[in-house]
Amino acid sequence: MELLEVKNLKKVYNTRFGAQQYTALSSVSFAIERGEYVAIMGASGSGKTTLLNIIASLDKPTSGDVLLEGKNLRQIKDRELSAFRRKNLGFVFQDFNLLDTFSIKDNILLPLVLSNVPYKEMEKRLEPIAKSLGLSQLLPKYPYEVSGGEKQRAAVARAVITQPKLVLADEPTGALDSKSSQRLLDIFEQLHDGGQTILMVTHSSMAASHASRVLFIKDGEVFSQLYRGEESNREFFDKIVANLSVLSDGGVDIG
Ligand SMILES: Nc1ncnc2c1ncn2[C@@H]1O[C@H](COP(=O)(O)OP(=O)(O)OP(=O)(O)O)[C@@H](O)[C@H]1O
Repeated sequence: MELLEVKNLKKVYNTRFGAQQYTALSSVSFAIERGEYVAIMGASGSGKTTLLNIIASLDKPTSGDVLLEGKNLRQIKDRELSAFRRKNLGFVFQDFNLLDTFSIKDNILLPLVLSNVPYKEMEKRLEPIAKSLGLSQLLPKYPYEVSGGEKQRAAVARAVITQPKLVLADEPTGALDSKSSQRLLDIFEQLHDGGQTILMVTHSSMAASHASRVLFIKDGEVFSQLYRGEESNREFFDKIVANLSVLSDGGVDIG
């Protein structure tokens, strides 16, 4: 069974006062296997964040279904949704979403605190994660005392400390300089090598070239997809760039 199945997702937004409707997703279908690292690309406004929010159960589709390990998100009661998210999903956002009044350590531990995990177990999980993400020395600091790259690494630690089935990342390198972006992508690759399933929305061909598959969204649908196969990051990057130019040419391959 696939880890994630997205079936005929449609999302129509009603603008204020319901005067107009806007179809952000018309019919999106795809599946993700356990252990895959998938990037989603598409022009600004093509519905990538809408899609991620629905998969994250932060928003509801107009029609269509999302299944995680065969469980349809529609079956989950509203009051159980946040516990479901905490148990199954890890989130990494462009703007880090750390709490300013919490230390880096407390930010990372927060999802475990909310799930009533015993303190000893929290400490046990924190140590190897902090070490592998280069955060050990930064744990007592506060978000305003660390760099953007360090904040994002803390956000990754917070996302994976619950051992989620799926990590969802929305433009995780969007606010980072090139060196910090590279380090973050290396970390995602390490997580992927360790078996973590990752779904990442990105505008960056460089970021997408680290994934094992790239889905291209256009006009509210999956327009095409590329598998890495045996290609190097560089070869895959060139293919992604070529595919993006086909996408922006209106889908007509004139080559
Ligand atoms: N709450 C909303 N109400 C009405 N329209 C919305 C709402 N949220 C998003 N949209 C519209 O839906 C479309 C898709 O938005 P979405 O944020 O999913 O795109 P995106 O591909 O993530 O864009 P970007 O790459 O710029 O972040 C856009 O045209 C946007 O204006």
